[in-house]
Amino acid sequence: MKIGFIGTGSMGTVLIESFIRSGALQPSSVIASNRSKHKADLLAAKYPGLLAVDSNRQVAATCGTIFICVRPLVFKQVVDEIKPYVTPDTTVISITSPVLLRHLESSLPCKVAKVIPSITNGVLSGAALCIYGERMSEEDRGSLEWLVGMIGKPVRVSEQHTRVTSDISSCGPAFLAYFVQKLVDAAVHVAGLPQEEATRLASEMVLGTGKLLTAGGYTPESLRQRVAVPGGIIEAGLELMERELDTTFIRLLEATHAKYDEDVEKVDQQFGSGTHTQ
Ligand SMILES: NC(=O)C1=CN([C@@H]2O[C@H](COP(=O)(O)OP(=O)(O)OC[C@H]3O[C@@H](n4cnc5c(N)ncnc54)[C@H](OP(=O)(O)O)[C@@H]3O)[C@@H](O)[C@H]2O)C=CC1
Ligand SMILES: O=C(O)[C@@H]1CCC=N1
Repeated sequence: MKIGFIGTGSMGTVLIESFIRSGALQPSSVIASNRSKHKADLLAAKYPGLLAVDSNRQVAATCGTIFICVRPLVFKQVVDEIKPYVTPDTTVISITSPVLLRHLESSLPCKVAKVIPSITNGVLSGAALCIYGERMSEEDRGSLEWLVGMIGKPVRVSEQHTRVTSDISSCGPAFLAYFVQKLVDAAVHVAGLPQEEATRLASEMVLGTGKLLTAGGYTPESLRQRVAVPGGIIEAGLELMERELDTTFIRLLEATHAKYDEDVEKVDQQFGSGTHTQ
């Protein structure tokens, strides 16, 4: 069965390349379209057998499973384009959270799901959030999770929790990278450590900490307690973070939720669905 990708920007490309690199898909199973076709052509040149086509309609007419990898406000246009070409057996997958299942189910006569990937899937790691529409049978869900499981950990979430789970798994890499960048800048500023050395150390630290929190049997709290000796240096640093950052993360998630609400409202208007309820 052919798998289609509409939109080969940053995430569409990560998905295609990861599926191919992991062995989940042969290039000859992949058909891709992109508004500026040269991006899809680049993938076709890099992966002989992969077919770059001129229109989204061609993807829809040929593929049983279609990942739509465009920005939220472009979905309506893409959905209208592909609608005449999908059948009840087709599965259409959105990779963006503000396009709700009900937008897709009310507009397309096929199975729909959302898979919210993460840049970490580019190194076959991290979670991929799976949210299913009612037309997806348990078998359909299992097949999709097999595919997604080749590039990350499929995690089923309710649509109601899509935003907050995506804040952690998809936005989290950017937030953590910001923390690393600030730590590196401080090391350069306070002690004159070469930036490259500080970056290498900080990156190894993040990798090791991730392992401790997954395979290493630690929770964030137990890890913190394990390394922060009472009255010691780490505790002095943690006390400052507690004072300075206490409400920062709540405000961070409030900011992402506010932007999400704005996007859902715009998508609602495009799909003519009235006020959103998620
Ligand atoms: N960035 C991330 O880490 C994550 C992103 N997402 C979601 O992925 C989606 C895409 O994000 P991202 O890849 O970063 O964005 P990009 O802007 O990099 O990619 C979007 C792509 O869609 C193409 N496009 C636009 N309109 C159409 C159209 N009508 N038909 C076909 N292709 C079209 C664009 O083409 P053109 O080259 O002409 O601009 C572009 O290549 C977003 O909805 C985002 O929410 C989900 C999880 C993580
Ligand atoms: O749609 C989403 O939730 C993702 C997370 C980061 C950007 N878009």
